[in-house]
Amino acid sequence: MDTLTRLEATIAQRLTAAPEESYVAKLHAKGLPKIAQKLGEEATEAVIAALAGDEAELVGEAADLLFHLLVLLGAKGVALEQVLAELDRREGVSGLAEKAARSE
Ligand SMILES: N=c1c2ncn([C@@H]3O[C@H](COP(=O)(O)OP(=O)(O)OP(=O)(O)O)[C@@H](O)[C@H]3O)c2ncn1[C@@H]1O[C@H](COP(=O)(O)O)[C@@H](O)[C@H]1O
Repeated sequence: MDTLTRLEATIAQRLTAAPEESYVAKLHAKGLPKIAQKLGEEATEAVIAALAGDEAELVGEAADLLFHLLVLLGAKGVALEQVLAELDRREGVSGLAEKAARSE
C-alpha cells in the first residue's frame, strides 16, 4: 500500500477518535468550512515556501497540503482512488492527443 493510501485509511480511522487526542478528529469536529480553510492556508504556505523558502520548507508545506487535501476528501466522502482514476484518465487522454499530434 502506498503512503497516500495508508494515510487516507489512517485519517478515516481517526475521524471518530476523541478530538483532544487526534488532530484529524479535532479538525473534523470543526466542520467542512474549517477543513476547507485549512487546506487553503496550507496551499498558500506551500506557495510562499516555493517562492521564498528553502527545499526542506517546501517539502514540509507540501506534506501539510497533501495531508489536509486527504482530510477534505474524506470529509466529502471522495476516495483518493477517484482522484487517481481521474488523473489516470487525463494521462490517457493526453497520451492519445500526443500520439495524434505525432502522426500529423
Ligand atoms: N500527516 C499528518 C499531519 N500533517 C500535519 N498535521 C497537523 O496539521 C496541523 C497544521 O499545523 P498548523 O500550525 O497550521 O495548525 P494548528 O495551529 O495546529 O491548528 P489550527 O489552530 O489552525 O486549527 C499541525 O497540528 C500538524 O500536527 C498532521 N496531523 C496528522 N497527520 C497524520 O495523521 C495521522 C493521525 O493524526 P491524529 O489525528 O493526530 O491521530 C498521524 O499519524 C499522521 O500520520
